[in-house]
Amino acid sequence: MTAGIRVGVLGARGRMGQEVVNAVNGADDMDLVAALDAGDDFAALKQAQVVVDFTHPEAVMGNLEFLTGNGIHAVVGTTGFSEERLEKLRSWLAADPSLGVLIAPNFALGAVLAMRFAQQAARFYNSAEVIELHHNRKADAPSGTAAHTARLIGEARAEAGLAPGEDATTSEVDGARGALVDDVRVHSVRLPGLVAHEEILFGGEGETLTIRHDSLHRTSFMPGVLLGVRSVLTRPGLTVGLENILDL
Ligand SMILES: NC(=O)c1ccc[n+]([C@@H]2O[C@H](COP(=O)([O-])OP(=O)(O)OC[C@H]3O[C@@H](n4cnc5c(N)ncnc54)[C@H](O)[C@@H]3O)[C@@H](O)[C@H]2O)c1
Ligand SMILES: O=C(O)C1=N[C@H](C(=O)O)CCC1
Repeated sequence: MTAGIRVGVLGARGRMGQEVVNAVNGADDMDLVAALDAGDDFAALKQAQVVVDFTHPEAVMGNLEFLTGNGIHAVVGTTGFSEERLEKLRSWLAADPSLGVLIAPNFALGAVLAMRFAQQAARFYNSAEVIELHHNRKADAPSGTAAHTARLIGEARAEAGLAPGEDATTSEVDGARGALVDDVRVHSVRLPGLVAHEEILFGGEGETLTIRHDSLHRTSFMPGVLLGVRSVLTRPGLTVGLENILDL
C-alpha cells in the first residue's frame, strides 16, 4: 500500500478546521498526522508534508513563518492577506525554492467561477458593486472573497481603460455606500443562518447583470481544499487563488 500525503490541520477545532479533518480522514490518498488548534504544541506539525490553515487573520502569519521555516508546504484558507503580507511570505519562501504555499480566499468551485465571470464581465461595464453576505461569527469585513473580486474587477477595468461609473451621491450616512476596494463598492452583511454568499452586480445602459454564488454548507469548500493539498506539493513558490490550479 502506498503511503498517503501526510497532512496537518491548524484551526482543527474551528468551523472549517473540523470539516477539513473529516475531509482528510475521508481521502484515500491522505493521512492526517496532526490536528491542532490555538495553544497546542506545534511540534507534531513537523511530521506533515502539507498543513492546511483555517485559523484567524491575526494568527496566520505566525503560523506561516513556522511552516515555511520548517520546510512544510501550506494550503491557506484564512483570510486577511494584504500585498505587504504576501511580500513577507514570498521572502520566507525564497529561502527554500522547493516549498509551495497556496492561499485561496475561497475554495468553493462556484465562488471561483463567479469571480472569473465577474472579471470577464468587468470590461463591459463601468459600474459594478459587490455584496457579500456571511454568518455573524465572521471576524473580517469585507470578506476575502469580496476583496479579491473587487481587485479582479479593478484590474480588468484598468486593462480595458474604463473609469469607474458615475455616482451622484453627495450626501451619505457613513458606510451607506459600502467600502471602496480598488474603486469598487463592497457591502458586507452579517446574519446568523448564513454561511457564505456573494453577489456581483453590473449596471449598464438599460440593463443589469447579477452573478451570485451561495455556499450553503462548509462541505462546499472541501473538494477545493483537497485539490490544493494534492497540488501544492508540485507547485513551488506562492500561488494566490484556486483559479490558477483549476486552470481557468
Ligand atoms: N478560503 C475559504 O474558502 C474559506 C472558507 C471559510 C472560511 N474561511 C476563513 O477561514 C478562517 C477561519 O474560519 P472559521 O469559520 O473556521 O473560524 P473559526 O473561528 O470557527 O475557527 C478558527 C479556529 O482557529 C483557531 N486558532 C486561532 N488561532 C490559532 C493558531 N495560532 N493556531 C491554531 N489554531 C488557531 C481558533 O481557536 C478556532 O478554533 C477565517 O479567516 C475565514 O474567513 C475561508
Ligand atoms: O466563513 C467565512 O469566514 C468565509 N470566509 C471566506 C472569505 O472571507 O471570503 C470565504 C467564505 C467563508
